[in-house]
Amino acid sequence: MFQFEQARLGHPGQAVFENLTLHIAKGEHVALLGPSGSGKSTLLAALRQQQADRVAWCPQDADLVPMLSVFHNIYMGALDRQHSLINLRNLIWPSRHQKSAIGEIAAQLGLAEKLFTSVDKLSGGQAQRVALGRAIYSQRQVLLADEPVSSVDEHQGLALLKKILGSHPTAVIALHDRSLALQCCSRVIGLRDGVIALDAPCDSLSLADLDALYQ
Ligand SMILES: Nc1ncnc2c1ncn2[C@@H]1O[C@H](COP(=O)(O)OP(=O)(O)OP(=O)(O)O)[C@@H](O)[C@H]1O
Repeated sequence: MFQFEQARLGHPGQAVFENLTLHIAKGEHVALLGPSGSGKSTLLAALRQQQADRVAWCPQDADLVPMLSVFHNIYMGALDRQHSLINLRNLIWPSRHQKSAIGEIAAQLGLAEKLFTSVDKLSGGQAQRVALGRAIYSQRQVLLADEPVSSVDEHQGLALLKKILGSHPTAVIALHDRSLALQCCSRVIGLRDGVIALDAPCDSLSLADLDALYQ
């Protein structure tokens, strides 16, 4: 599904990965771990470029439109499924069907009461859940998410991650919480200073193995 062979990845004027070889197969749920600045977001962006049409994208800043409601922000996950005139109509006068489909996702994420509240009136954790709702509604095969549950408590984070992984057969998720990574994913890729310092199935790893990445 994703493949890099001795790739050089980074930003204009700054290479983050000088020589990256990495394969990610369909059906894998990968946790990307590593200290701040190790290259997780850079790698996610490069993965997105490889499969732009198949990816549900959940960036760190959630990328929501603050003045628009939860309903509208979730709806925008699937603009490409309809003609733009139908989208325009649904955004102005949501149909009963759209309200029900998106309302159901919002309810699963604990946002039923906020369906027509604008995102700028939500907490950070609620906004993160809207971004996850948009990813679920997009019905894309692959989820790429950057710290998607960093603003919710650990218990809620576990439930949300399980839900979102349940709706995406393949996923790569940058996480800071090592315990969540081991509980929810099938493989850990650990980054350190732009190289892969660890790449192993979750069931072969302990929290102590992951701690070593940060020392
Ligand atoms: N837009 C940019 N232009 C230039 N350099 C960048 C840009 N974004 C990130 N970098 C640099 O690339 C390196 C990797 O950053 P990246 O954001 O991928 O790390 P990260 O592991 O996701 O960090 P964090 O956990 O803090 O989000 C860092 O040295 C950072 O300063």
